[in-house]
Amino acid sequence: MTLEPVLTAEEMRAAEQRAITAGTSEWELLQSAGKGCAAEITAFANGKRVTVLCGPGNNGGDGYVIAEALRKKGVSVRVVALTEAETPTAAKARDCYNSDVESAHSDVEGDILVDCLFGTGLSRPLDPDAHHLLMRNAALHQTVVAVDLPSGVVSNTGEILNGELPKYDYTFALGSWKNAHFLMPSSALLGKRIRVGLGLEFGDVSGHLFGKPAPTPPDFNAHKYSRGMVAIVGGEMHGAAILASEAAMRAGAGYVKLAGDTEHPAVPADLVVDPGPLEEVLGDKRLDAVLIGPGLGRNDTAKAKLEAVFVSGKPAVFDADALHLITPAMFETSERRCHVLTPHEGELAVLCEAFGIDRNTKLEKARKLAETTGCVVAAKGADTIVAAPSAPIRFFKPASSWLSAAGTGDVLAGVVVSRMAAGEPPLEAASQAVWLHGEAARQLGPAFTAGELARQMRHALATCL
Ligand SMILES: NC(=O)C1=CN([C@@H]2O[C@H](COP(=O)(O)OP(=O)(O)OC[C@H]3O[C@@H](n4cnc5c(N)ncnc54)[C@H](OP(=O)(O)O)[C@@H]3O)[C@@H](O)[C@H]2O)[C@@H](O)CC1
Ligand SMILES: [K+]
Repeated sequence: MTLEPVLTAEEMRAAEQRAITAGTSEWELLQSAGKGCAAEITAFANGKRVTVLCGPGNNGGDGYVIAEALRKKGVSVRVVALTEAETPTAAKARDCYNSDVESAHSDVEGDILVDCLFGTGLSRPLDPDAHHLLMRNAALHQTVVAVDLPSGVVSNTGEILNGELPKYDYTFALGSWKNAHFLMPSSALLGKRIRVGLGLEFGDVSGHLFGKPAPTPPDFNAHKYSRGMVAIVGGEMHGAAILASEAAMRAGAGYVKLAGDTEHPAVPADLVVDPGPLEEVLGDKRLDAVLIGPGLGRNDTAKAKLEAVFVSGKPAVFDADALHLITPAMFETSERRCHVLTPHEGELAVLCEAFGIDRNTKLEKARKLAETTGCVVAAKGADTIVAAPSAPIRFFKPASSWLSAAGTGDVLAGVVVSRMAAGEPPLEAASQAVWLHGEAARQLGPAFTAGELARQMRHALATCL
């Protein structure tokens, strides 16, 4: 499993400061950043005309270094400056650019636009002149590149301050990934994400990009119980729990049991259905983890089943309807365990309301909910994140937009509980499940069903073994 740092703007500045204290100058960092970007641009700039838009800070400074490096390689470059360079390092880079700098009044036609107006130092929306400059010139170029971040995006939250921004073809993250590289709405703008390393040390950070997991295959002498036993609690609507079971059977657990009295024709022969009392199913000492929520319903029977899961003390995944029924009191009366909650945006809002959490962003809501409940929170969406108490937030590369289909959430919940039963701690189980879900979707291509996604899970798992 690989974890790459994902930083806030403050953490990035602190890392830069540590490097400066240790003897690397800001000028050297700017040179590495600019030359690193220029090397990436050179790969697709052959014979093309490049326009670099430079702002007043060090993001603009990167722009002058990029322009000079490209110019030296014989690439046709024009530089348009929004204003004078205002930091000493940007001003030095401006002085080292051995060609003309045009004023922001000129529209420039070209092939590749490099946006170096603002990066992590953006402190307010672009003023109308800067915004028009960016939008107009983006429309006049075929390829648009963001250096560090699209200008107008808030580094820590992914918020877009100006409503409309161009769609970028490439974004070069300088030194490290920032939150906005993986959070919506900015994540949808970025095009291909490329990290340009600057040799910085990061230490403890507030976020990680979760890469391909490395789950272990079953032991040589494994049996169905040692591989992990799952119970999936059925409810009013059978399809959702069956889908979750189909996914759980293909994500590592050795034994998946559907607890309920379903005789649905879609129940496969290899899924065990146990119509007995739920307390008995949950009381089985061999049972490793429980999923409740998909198709559960929200009536009194559903509430009683949810209470039974809490009372059982088994590690659990709470999804869908269960997230509407959970109350703080359930956590207080049951054994304190690290469970997993898998809310989408609406369910996250319901949980925050139930637990008295007042936060503005998805990231802060998920983090606070994890702290308050002691649970791992997989906050689903186009920018799924996983939060756990006292742990860095886990970010993920964006998954296929074809995942926006009914039932895919049930599949994810099934994979989480399967990974938990297979022995993964809740944070790892949730992170692996998000990754596997994205990989299965990638393999399937367009317009798959949730059932196909569930059945693809073993192929996604195979890529990690
Ligand atoms: N950290 C690192 O390790 C490295 C960082 N590097 C690069 O430096 C970038 C960060 O540089 P930075 O801090 O100078 O900020 P940047 O984004 O250029 O802008 C700040 C300036 O813009 C101004 N300003 C802000 N918003 C505005 C607005 N809407 N409209 C108008 N003005 C506005 C703001 O003024 P103020 O808010 O103070 O009024 C200030 O003058 C980073 O993204 C990366 O590209 C690499 O080169 C090397 C390694
Ligand atoms: K930029």
